[in-house]
Amino acid sequence: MNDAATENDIPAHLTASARDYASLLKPRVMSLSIFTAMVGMVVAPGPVPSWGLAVLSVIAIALGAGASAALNMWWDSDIDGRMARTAARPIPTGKVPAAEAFGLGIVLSALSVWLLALSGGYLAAGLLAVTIGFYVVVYSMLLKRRTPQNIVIGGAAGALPPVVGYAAVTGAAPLEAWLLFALIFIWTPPHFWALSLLKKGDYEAAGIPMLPNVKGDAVTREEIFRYSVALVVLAPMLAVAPLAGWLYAAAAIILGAEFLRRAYLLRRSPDNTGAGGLFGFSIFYLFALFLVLLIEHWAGFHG
Ligand code: HEM
Ligand SMILES: CC(C)=CCC/C(C)=C/CC/C(C)=C/COP(=O)(O)OP(=O)(O)O
Repeated sequence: MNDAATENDIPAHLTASARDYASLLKPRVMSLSIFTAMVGMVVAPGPVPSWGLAVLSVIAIALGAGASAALNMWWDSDIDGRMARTAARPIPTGKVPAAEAFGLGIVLSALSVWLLALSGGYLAAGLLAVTIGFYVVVYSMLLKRRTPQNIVIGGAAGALPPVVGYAAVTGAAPLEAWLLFALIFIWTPPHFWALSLLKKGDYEAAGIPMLPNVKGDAVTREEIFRYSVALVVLAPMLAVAPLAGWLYAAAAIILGAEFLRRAYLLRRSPDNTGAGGLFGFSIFYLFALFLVLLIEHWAGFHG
């Protein structure tokens, strides 16, 4: 019996592996969101009330992030099947039935919010529910197929996890938690539009009105540059709040200079050279800034 014959004889949905179900949770993308939520927990003032509860809260947030991804894949399975980048996902390939992804997303969403209510309180649980709802309903269902501002407004979902983390250990969401929100909110357009310049053909094929498809590459490069300027100005300013110190400020200035250099070169590049590099650097940038916040707090620079 050869492998090809086996694959052809068995319906796709019966060959789904644990890996296919796991990929519904978009673990790679969500790992950075979970990390920002953890940092939100650590930078919150005062000692972490209970490490056991903190670990449960991280698990709850990770479950919620995965749940929202499964619901996004359920809703978007038609367009995912038309884009080269996403065509191999488990619903378009028929490995996981859409109804199963929906069920998994709903069950995990409810479980995550319930668990976070127990470990981190009602405010954190409410914010997690809003985050999931924003990504699935506001971004995926209402905005993604309608307006090139989809990721600007919908990006609020990706910016909320540190506020959820902060609320999980303090029971509050004061202004300084929203500074972390603002950082990710302003970071999202350069992060995503850099990639969208390279994936314009995909979005064309799927009929999604991403910025380069609607307004063209030059406008997109200009918008990336503008948001990058706003980002590198805003990022060091977080150091005025008690949650960040001089090490963070130095990192924000150095990393910001490189971010701006890349965005400037891309702006001047008619063939979008440097878009892939800026996309990759955006991920490193956000990870590094949050890592520095973590180090500052663990090294005892803050109370
Ligand atoms: C509306 C907001 C956002 C959009 C539209 C967006 C879109 C994307 C897309 C299309 C990819 C490529 C994924 C793939 O290869 O299949 C990606 C990658 C990634 N995104 Fe975002 N993103 C957003 C916000 C965020 C946020 C808030 C974070 C974390 C804080 C994040 C972290 C990542 C990471 C870590 C990757 C790389 C994943 C990998 O290495 O495979 N993104 N993003
Ligand atoms: C705690 C919690 C609930 C966290 C959620 C964080 C969150 C909403 C991240 C959204 C980022 C993301 C994966 C966008 C992808 O856009 P897309 O869906 O258009 O990308 P695709 O084309 O790859 O599907």
